[in-house]
Amino acid sequence: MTTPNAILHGGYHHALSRSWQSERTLTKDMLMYPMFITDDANALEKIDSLPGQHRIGINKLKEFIAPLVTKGLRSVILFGVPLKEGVKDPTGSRADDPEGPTILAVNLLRKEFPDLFVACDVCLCEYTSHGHCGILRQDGTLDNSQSIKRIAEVAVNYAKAGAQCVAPSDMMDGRIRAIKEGLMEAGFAHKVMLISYSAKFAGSWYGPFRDAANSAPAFGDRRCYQLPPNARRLARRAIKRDMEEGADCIMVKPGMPYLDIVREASEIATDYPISVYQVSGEYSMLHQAAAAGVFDLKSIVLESMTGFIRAGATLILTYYTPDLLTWLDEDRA
Ligand SMILES: NCC(=O)CCC(=O)O
Ligand SMILES: [Zn+2]
Ligand SMILES: [Zn+2]
Repeated sequence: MTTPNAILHGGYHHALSRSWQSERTLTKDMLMYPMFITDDANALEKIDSLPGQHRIGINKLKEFIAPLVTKGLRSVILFGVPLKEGVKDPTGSRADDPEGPTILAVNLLRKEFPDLFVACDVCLCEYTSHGHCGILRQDGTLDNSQSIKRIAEVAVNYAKAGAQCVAPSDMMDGRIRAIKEGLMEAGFAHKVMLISYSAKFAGSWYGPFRDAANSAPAFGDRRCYQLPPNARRLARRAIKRDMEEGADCIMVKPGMPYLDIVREASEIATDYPISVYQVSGEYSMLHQAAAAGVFDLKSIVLESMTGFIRAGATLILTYYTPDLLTWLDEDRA
C-alpha cells in the first residue's frame, strides 16, 4: 500500500506548482553570447560548422547586435578572429593590437551599447602561428611563465580598452594570479571581473569552434594543458587553485557532458557565480539533430538550459542566446 509521503504527483500537477519545484529558472540575465569578430571589417560571414552563427566585421557589428540588445541581450563574450595574412606569429603579438578586431569591438560596443556587459575571451591560439594557447619553447613544449606574462598583458589591454570582464581560456598554470596582479597594478581590478575557465576539458567538443575561429593547432593537441576528460579530481584542484589565485567566477567547459563538474564546482565554489559554456560541438549537435527531426529545437535547448541551472550554473555561455531571447518571450507552458 502506498504511504502518504510516497505521493509526489500532487506536488507538480499544475504548471504553476511545477514551476515551484525548481530552485531557479532561466532568465535573459543569465545568458552570455559568444561572438566571433574578424579583421575583415565588412564581413558578415556565415560559419558552416556553426549554422546560424557568423564571423562579424567591425563595420557590421552595430547593426548585428542592436536588435539583440532590443530583445534583452545583457552580455557578450568576444573572440577575435584574424583572417588576414601575416597576423599570426609565434608569440601571438597581435592579440592586443589596438587596431585588431577584439579591441575595436570592445571600443565600439562600450560606446554604442552602454548597458551591455562586454567580456573578452583571453587566449593566444587565435593569434599564434602554431595555434597553441601559449608561447612555446624550442622543443615545442609550453613555456608556462612566458605564456602567463603575455596572457596577463593581453588581459590588461582588453580591460584598458573597456572590457568589463576578461576570461582566460588558455589553461596555463598561474594565469589567474598573473592576470589579477596585472589588473591590480594597472588600477582595473576593482571594476573588471575575472572569469576563470577553471575546468576546461580537452576533447572533440570544440571542433566547430576551431573552424570558426581559425585556431586549430598546427601540430599536436591541447592535452598537456586542457584537462583530461576523466579527471574529476584534477578539476576540483584547478577550481580551488583558481579561487585562491583571485578568480571572480568559475567556469566549466564543455557543458552538457560535464554537468557533474558543474555541480561539483557549485559545491566547491559555493560563494562564487558558476558559469558553464555550452560549446560549439554541443550547439551544432543539437542543431543538426533537430534539423533531422530527432526533437524540437526550442524544447531541447530549453531543456539543456534547465540542466545547467539545476546543476548549479548561474551564468550560461551559449550560441543559442539569440534564439533564447526570442523563446523566453514566448509562452513556456
Ligand atoms: N576558448 C573557446 C574554445 O576553446 C571553444 C569554445 C567552443 O567550442 O565553442
Ligand atoms: Zn586557446
Ligand atoms: Zn580556447
